[in-house]
Amino acid sequence: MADLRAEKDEDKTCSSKSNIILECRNLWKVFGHLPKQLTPPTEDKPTSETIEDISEHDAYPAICDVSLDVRRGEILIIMGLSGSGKSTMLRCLARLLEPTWGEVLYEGQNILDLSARELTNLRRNKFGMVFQSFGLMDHLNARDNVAFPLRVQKVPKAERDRRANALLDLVGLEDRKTNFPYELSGGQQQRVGIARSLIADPDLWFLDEPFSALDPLIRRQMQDEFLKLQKTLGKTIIFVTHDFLEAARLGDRIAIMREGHLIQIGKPRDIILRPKNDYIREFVSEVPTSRILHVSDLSYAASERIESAPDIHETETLELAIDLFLSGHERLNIINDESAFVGTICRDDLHALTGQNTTEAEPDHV
Ligand SMILES: Nc1ncnc2c1ncn2[C@@H]1O[C@H](COP(=O)(O)OP(=O)(O)OP(=O)(O)O)[C@@H](O)[C@H]1O
Repeated sequence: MADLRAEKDEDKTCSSKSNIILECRNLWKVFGHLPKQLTPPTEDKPTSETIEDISEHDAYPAICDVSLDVRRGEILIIMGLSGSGKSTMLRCLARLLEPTWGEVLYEGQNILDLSARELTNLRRNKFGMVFQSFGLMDHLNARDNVAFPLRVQKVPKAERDRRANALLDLVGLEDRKTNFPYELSGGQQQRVGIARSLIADPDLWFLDEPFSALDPLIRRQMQDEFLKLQKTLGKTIIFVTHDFLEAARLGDRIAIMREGHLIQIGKPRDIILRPKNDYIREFVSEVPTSRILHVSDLSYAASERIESAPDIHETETLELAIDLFLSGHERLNIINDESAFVGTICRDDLHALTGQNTTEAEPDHV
């Protein structure tokens, strides 16, 4: 009988020092009035005590002692419920907000030590940012909006137009280059914002709920395009969302926050298979696991290949396996990258795991 692989799928992504582009250590952001005598936790004073001390004053700890690293080339998702501290975290990592305590290291250097000028240079040359509100300039057309960061850098017009045109092509706005923001749909405006954030060829791309203002269909299209774009450009991305399905579709790893604390960080499937506590279990309980888990997430007894059964690749989602069962197959042969047979699954196995009915055909639409 198939079962979820308990110990499988340990995070194999290399997390050696050289592979880390950004890291934060013991990061805090306290809003409000924080008396000077209040200090960060020490060995003698735990985090919980510090939070109690802060709460006694007219102050609010939005980020509490968070440490994490971001690996070169990955999409790291920060998620959590409304008010959990996602945007504050992202802004502290880009130093758009000044953290209260802790360190933020970009390529090993603490960016909290940088002067205003050094910080501006870093943001201009290494960081790209996209926020929920598109933030376009109404009096500039799409091309000039995209080219604007280069204008600030005094790049000659021909060069900046060439680069803006190329990016507008990349985000699928080749025929909208001279349109003004009010002539563009929400999705198109967001693409202009995305193109603009890429014009300086950033190393690190910060995105705060970039698709949340879009309706579900456009949002899905934008996610697909975003993944294609990421494949082409290979950027390191920190992406905020409160939608787990979006996080699981886009993210290599997900960091889940609650009330300013980082509760769990890991691959989407790890979080579903091994939630760290009841909060995370509850958090992912509504997630359609069959769309996220793969056939390889099942452990199956080695058995004989069944000639009459169809093959399914181990990297396919369980959703496809369910479709095959719904179309009448009793068993499926699992194959690997070399097309070698590795085991079989039957419909009862999946039913037990996902709770989805795999025996009845779906009713026809009327
Ligand atoms: N400038 C501020 N002053 C005081 N409190 C703030 C400030 N900005 C944010 N907060 C508080 O910090 C907490 C975290 O806010 P944040 O915007 O980071 O949450 P979020 O997870 O991004 O929420 P959402 O999904 O609703 O955007 C919230 O309780 C918020 O009220």
